[in-house]
Amino acid sequence: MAKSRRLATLGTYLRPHWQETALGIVALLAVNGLGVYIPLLIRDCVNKLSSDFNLEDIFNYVAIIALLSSAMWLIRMASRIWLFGVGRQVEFDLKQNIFEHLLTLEPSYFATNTPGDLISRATSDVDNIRRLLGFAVLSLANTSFAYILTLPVMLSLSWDITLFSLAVYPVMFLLVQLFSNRLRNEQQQVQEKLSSLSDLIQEDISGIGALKIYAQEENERRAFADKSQRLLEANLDLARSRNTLFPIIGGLANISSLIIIWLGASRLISGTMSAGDLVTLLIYVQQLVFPTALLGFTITAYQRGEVSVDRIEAILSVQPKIKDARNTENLERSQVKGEISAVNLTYTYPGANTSALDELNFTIKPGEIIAIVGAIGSGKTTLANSLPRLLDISPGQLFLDGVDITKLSLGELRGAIAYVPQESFLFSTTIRNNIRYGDPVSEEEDVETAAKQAQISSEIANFPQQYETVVGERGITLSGGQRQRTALARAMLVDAPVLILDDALSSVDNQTATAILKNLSKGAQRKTVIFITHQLSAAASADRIFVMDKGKIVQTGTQEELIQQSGLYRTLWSQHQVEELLH
Ligand SMILES: Nc1ncnc2c1ncn2[C@@H]1O[C@H](COP(=O)(O)OP(=O)(O)OP(=O)(O)O)[C@@H](O)[C@H]1O
Repeated sequence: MAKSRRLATLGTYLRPHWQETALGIVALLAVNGLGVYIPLLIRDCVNKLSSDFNLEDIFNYVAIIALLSSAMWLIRMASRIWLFGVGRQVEFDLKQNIFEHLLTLEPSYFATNTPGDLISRATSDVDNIRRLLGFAVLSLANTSFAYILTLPVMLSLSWDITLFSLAVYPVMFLLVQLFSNRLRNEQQQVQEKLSSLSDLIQEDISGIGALKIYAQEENERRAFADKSQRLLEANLDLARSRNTLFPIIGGLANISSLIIIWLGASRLISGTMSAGDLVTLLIYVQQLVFPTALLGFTITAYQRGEVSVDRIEAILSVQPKIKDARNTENLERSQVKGEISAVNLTYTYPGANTSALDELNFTIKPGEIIAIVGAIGSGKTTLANSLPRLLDISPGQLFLDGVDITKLSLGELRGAIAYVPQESFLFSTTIRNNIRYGDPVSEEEDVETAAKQAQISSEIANFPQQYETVVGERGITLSGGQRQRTALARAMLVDAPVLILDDALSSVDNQTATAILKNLSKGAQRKTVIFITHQLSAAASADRIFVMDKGKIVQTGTQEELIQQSGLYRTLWSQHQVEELLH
């Protein structure tokens, strides 16, 4: 991104908080104004001391200086609260924007962008921008005001002493910048070593069974000691740099004070400079130490922030490919009958040479149960994903109740379809919350009915806290079949007119799978069901079976019709019967 655009982007981050930013900057102006004025009062006080000493005058000076210093301290505190607060606000806004934006993107985006990378952008990059807009704005404004207001007064007191004494400050600035790069690299090294050590701990704890069985304790202990040693070295390097830099800054500041004393003393003796002027110059020179040093850190914070702006904008500028059409057609969920048809449905994954779906044509009647069978990689999941538009399907190819799915709003389309994917994902919460994920306010009895339909209710009754049992990473571990039926119950609860099961009963025995399918075909409110499966005996109970091969539907018909025909289905069925015999 060009520098000017990057600055404009930073400006857009700040815009909603311009009032606090402005207040913070004005406060810094006031602080620096007082920072120039208070030493002038001290100068008058010192000059008075050496001429006509009057205790009452001195007391007045001390009182005013104490008052102004307290005001300065309070205003500085307010400026920090405002400006650092702006950094925190921007951090909050960015995290929210990134998360909301990610939710609009299609699953294919997440196949190429790993969670680790996205998390690092949403945390450390956002953190860099927080520092840039909080700390960097503060120190840039502070340094500018400090120099703009102090320098003319110092020059008016003595231009040559000022120039000589400040001659070491550019060295201080360059040194801080140099060290700040070094500190940044060392900080990064510490971070890397720490995450490598954490990965080892995490892997060893997750794989504790394998570790014990293969008696690898000694090797793992050595690996841990090695990584721990590297972390220690990185931490020591960082501590060394930190502890070298700050004394050097102090030393340089003292050199400039010495220059003032050395040059000023002779003028004091000759009477060409007052003691007050000398003291004031000494105070000013000390006051400029921090702004100068901070400027060095600011430049590094800016460089780091620049890279982070690019990395964050790279996420925010991705336009969702799958989104609502400009003029969507209405299809009330309660009115959906569940007819699905495809006209020359073709889909090719980006970068693939062959089509995963190759000119499919079919019509599925409302309430029909269709089993889709076929070899591995024949396009079954691709077909399942195309219906709720998890893939970017071209217009005019797929229709729900005769309406082109690309003309429907995504909310209405997906609301009409319940989908149980191959990998059933459970959240780390209670089994009840997992089942009602699609309808979080559903009644208790609806959750239980859905569990019954999915043939999981009797097992839930045996869980330690029944429906309140926490499952997932922080709870009990469910078997593959239990996970699948919990995910099925989740889909049953939303009561959508179309239900897609993508190999969703593979860990469930054939009898239970057939019982679930039979359940689905009962009742007046029959759903249209697309049942993708490798379990041919369960598929046999479907109204019709679609047989897929290399992205095409090569056969359709009932079980009876298909076993009469020569073709792929008969081959698959014979294999299936041999497997059944062998079991
Ligand atoms: N994200 C992707 N990018 C590129 N190619 C893909 C992607 N997903 C699937 N494919 C390819 O598309 C083809 C169809 O895959 P699909 O997952 O639809 O098959 P399937 O019939 O569901 O297989 P299985 O029975 O193993 O689930 C395969 O050749 C697969 O390698």
